[in-house]
Amino acid sequence: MSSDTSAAASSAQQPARAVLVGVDLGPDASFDPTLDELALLAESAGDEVVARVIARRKAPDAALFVGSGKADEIKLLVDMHQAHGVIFDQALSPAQQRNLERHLGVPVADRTALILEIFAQRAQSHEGKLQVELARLQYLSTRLVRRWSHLERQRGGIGTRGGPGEAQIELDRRMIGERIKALKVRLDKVKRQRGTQRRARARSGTFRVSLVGYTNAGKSTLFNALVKARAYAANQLFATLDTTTRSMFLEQAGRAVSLSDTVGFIRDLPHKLVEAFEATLQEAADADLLLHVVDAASPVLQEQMEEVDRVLVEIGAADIPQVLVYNKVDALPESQRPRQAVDALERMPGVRTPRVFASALQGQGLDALRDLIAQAATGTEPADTQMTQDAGVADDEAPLPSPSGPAARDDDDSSPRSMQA
Ligand SMILES: Nc1nc2c(ncn2[C@@H]2O[C@H](COP(=O)(O)OP(=O)(O)OP(=O)(O)O)[C@@H](O)[C@H]2O)c(=O)[nH]1
Ligand SMILES: [Mg+2]
Repeated sequence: MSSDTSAAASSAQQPARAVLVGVDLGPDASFDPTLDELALLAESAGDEVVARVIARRKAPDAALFVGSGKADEIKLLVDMHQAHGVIFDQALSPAQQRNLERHLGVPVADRTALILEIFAQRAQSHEGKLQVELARLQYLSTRLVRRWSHLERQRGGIGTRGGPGEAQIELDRRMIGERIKALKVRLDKVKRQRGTQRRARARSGTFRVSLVGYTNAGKSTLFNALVKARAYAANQLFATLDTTTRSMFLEQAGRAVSLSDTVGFIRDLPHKLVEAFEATLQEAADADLLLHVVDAASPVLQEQMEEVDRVLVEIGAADIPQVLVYNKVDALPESQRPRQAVDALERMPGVRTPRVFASALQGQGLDALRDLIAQAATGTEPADTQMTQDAGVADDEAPLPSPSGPAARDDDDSSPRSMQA
């Protein structure tokens, strides 16, 4: 970070130059060798990625996370690009972060800090802001209190006193502890209010549908297409933070259902963040039907789906019926595009999950999706004829998605064709 913090702070629009670091800790650890997701996170936070560094180790170094040779290499890149900071793809201990900052001479953030920063930038509603503040304070309370912004670009708040003394840190810690308590009380109240609203909706018999999925899968785009609304959709991670609910009339069912757009999930989502966002996530947990939106064109589709499933378990939503929406089929190479709109997967023994191939952007598969929602809302079973709808996305000769292809899962129990039998 340049020593001229006032200049950096006064031009909040100007991106901070960041060096990204990922450490490959062997086959068991979840590791993204491209660092693409971290780069997208950094860009979503307003940073400019100037270099990416990959290190390989059996275990993280206790002091620096990377070896000292690698740390020197990172320092060289920081100097060369005049970077403002370094962002690690993995969680750093407070001590590692401190040591690295001393070694590199610039602020060092980890993935969690980066995600928290994005959430802080995005929070719009009162509730969203409370949730973000709670998550940040919980993260900060375990570290030396030194900054708010992940790359120290903001001024004010607790963060920017240069090198606080131990007494100051103690004071900050105590204040933070009290603030956390106060926030939890206020969020509890929000939670109770939401609970009351939900019970009222449940009494009114409204069938509740919730969009869930990995961040950037296209939930908001699909939400907009389905309810003809204009929720904020963008090629950013965590574009949506607040839950939006709209009523959607289904001709097929002759009734309206409520549809909610929710915050996206991400790999290694800090547990504390999930906890802080409980009130928002509860909306998904109380739904009658989940539309699990996946980016069918993502090379890491499988991992993303598993991550979403993990969070659903964590918030107690694992047993809610799901429809898988394989979105962005328009972005698949011609040869991998599915030929029909709907099939079903046996994701758990004995449970067939309907799957819709869709393009929220181009409006494909939406009718099939509405049909499935209507069936769920009226408690009717999908008829075989409805399972063979033409997706209109590929000609008859196009091959079906292969189990190894991006639009299929390994546990795909049947080829989509068998549904037509
Ligand atoms: N090619 C293609 N792009 C899509 C489609 N649906 C959404 N996108 C793009 O994917 C990006 C993310 O879309 P969003 O709707 O914001 O995704 P989201 O899941 O709401 O993301 P978060 O709110 O950030 O979690 C945007 O750039 C969309 O234009 C689709 O069907 N095809
Ligand atoms: Mg969104």
